[in-house]
Amino acid sequence: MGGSNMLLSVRNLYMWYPIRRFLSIVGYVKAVEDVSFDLDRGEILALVGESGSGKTTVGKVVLRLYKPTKGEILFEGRNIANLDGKELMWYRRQVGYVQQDPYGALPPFMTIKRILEEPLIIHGIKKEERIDRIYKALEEVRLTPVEDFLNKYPHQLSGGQQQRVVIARALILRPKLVVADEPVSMLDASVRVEILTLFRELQKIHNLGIIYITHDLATTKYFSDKIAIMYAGQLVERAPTQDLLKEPLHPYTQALIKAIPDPDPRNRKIFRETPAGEPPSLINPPPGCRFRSRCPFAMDICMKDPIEIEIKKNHYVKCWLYANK
Ligand SMILES: Nc1ncnc2c1ncn2[C@@H]1O[C@H](COP(=O)(O)OP(=O)(O)OP(=O)(O)O)[C@@H](O)[C@H]1O
Repeated sequence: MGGSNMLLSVRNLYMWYPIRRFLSIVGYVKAVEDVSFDLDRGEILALVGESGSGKTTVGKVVLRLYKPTKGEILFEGRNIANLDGKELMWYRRQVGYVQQDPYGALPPFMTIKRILEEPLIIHGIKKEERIDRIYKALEEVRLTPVEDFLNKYPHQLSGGQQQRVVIARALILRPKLVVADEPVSMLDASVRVEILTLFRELQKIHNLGIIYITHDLATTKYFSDKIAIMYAGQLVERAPTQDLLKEPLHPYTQALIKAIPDPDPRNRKIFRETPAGEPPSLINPPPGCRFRSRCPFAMDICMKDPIEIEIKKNHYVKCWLYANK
């Protein structure tokens, strides 16, 4: 077991979505299989992978918007995987969610005041305290003077301002953990850094644990303490950010790092190779390493499921290349 600083420990998590035809289940999308990671208080974990690799599913299961098929989610040492009723309500107060698309995340017919008041009402915060909290939340995300924003509707704000409201709403119940799913990917490049910097500041002030879901490895350097790489529903590598970026071990991670655009014009002619092919279907994923059909180092043994190995302190990889090290 981790020390008292451990906020979240996800262990052997599985999430299968049933495929229904008429009234029967005819199969499953095995979106997440055997995923394990830890997060300390005040720490940011970047969950990185390409579209469809299962990142959002992990986030939604951790938030307990979905009940996992199997596995444990220890929050402050307590397994929340199967909570329901009042206990689930208690847990929902401990966690916040910043969705990908601020336009879709905010109800269009509610004012900003009403949007921020909603979670406070649901969780029984008294009326006198509510307006005070709304003011503080808007000040924190620098939507000031607050009076100018309270009675506006989402469509009257810019994309960046809308995402500030989404962040204010996620933090208004003072959660300990926030899942931020591609929080800046829908915004203009000029606003992205601004929003990530603000988020980082708030994270430090409130000692928040954050799961930062992204397909963009380039931003993790500035916005994460550690990284977990997902491929086709599984984690293939996890390590402190500097270690992973400096010494990527899994061939998939190596390919992702090679694909990061390089701002140095001297390197513009370097060919950025990404492995050909596509991830396997998650309905019937093949046994063994799921990356093997695209891997330049594939061997016969890759037909067997690789085991996660700790290569050096806190640097884990799931790949047969490292099995005897
Ligand atoms: N509600 C659902 N029912 C059935 N299958 C789903 C559901 N939600 C996601 N999936 C499937 O689960 C797999 C993982 O999807 P998920 O959205 O978690 O991936 P992702 O890495 O977050 O991708 P993206 O970056 O595109 O959001 C995909 O094959 C997806 O089609």
